[in-house]
Amino acid sequence: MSAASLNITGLTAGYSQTRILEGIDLSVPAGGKIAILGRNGMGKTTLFATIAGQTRRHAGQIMMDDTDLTALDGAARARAGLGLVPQNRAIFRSLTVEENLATGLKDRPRSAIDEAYALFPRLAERRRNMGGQLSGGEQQMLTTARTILGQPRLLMLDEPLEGLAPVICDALMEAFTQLAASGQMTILLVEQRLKAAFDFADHIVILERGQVAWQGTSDALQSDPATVERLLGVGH
Ligand SMILES: Nc1ncnc2c1ncn2[C@@H]1O[C@H](COP(=O)(O)OP(=O)(O)OP(=O)(O)O)[C@@H](O)[C@H]1O
Repeated sequence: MSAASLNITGLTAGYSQTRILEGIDLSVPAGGKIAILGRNGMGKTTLFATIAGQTRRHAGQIMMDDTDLTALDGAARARAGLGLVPQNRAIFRSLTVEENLATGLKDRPRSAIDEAYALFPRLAERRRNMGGQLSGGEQQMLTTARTILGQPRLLMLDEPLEGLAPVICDALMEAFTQLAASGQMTILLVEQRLKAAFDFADHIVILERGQVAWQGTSDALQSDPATVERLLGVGH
C-alpha cells in the first residue's frame, strides 16, 4: 500500500440542482500534505463529500492515481483506497472501543487493531470502554483510527480538532504527521486553526464561495498576512 495522488479538474458539484463547487482544479502529489482552508460555508465539507461520491457532480474529473473516481460509487471509492473522516465523529456509542475499531478492518486480521493502538495509545487504555463513554478527543482518535485501519491511500480529515483541548490537538496532529511521513497515505486536512494547518501542510488551498481563491505553499501564505486577512478574516 502506498500513497496516491489526486488530480481534480473542472469540478462543479453540489446538492440536487444547487451548485456549491464551481470549476475546482486541484493537484496533490502522492504523499502530499495539503490543508483546505476557508471561512464557514465556503464548500470545504462539500469538496470532501464530492470526492467521496456523496454529492451530485455536474462536471469535472476526479482522478486518484489512474483511477477515475467519478466512475465509481461511494463504496467502490472506499475500496479503491479513499478514506474520509467526517466532521461528526460518527462512532458506535454502544460498542466498545475495540469493537468500533474492528468495524474498520475490512478483510484484515483482528491483530491489525494493534496498529491503531500504536498510533493512539490512549485508545489501548480504553479498549473495553463504550464509545459513548469517550471524551470528544478520544472519539476523534477512534473515528480516525477506524478509517486508517482500512489502509486508505488518500485520507481526508474534516476539522478533526474542532472543540478539542490543545493537548489533544497536539496528539492528533502528531499522529497525522506520523501517518504522512510513513509514505502510505496522502492527507487532505480541513482545518480552522491556522497554526495547525501551517505546521502540518506543505500546500494550502483556500476556498471562497465554492471556488479556489488562493493556493500555494504554506510558507507563502504565512508571509502574506493580507491574503490571510482577506480570505480567512479575523480570529484566525
Ligand atoms: N446537504 C446539503 N444540502 C444542501 N446544501 C448544503 C448541504 N450541505 C451543505 N450545504 C450548503 O453548501 C454550502 C457549503 O457548505 P460546506 O459545509 O461545504 O462548507 P464548509 O466550508 O465546510 O463550512 P464549515 O466550515 O461551516 O463546515 C453552504 O451554503 C451550505 O449551506
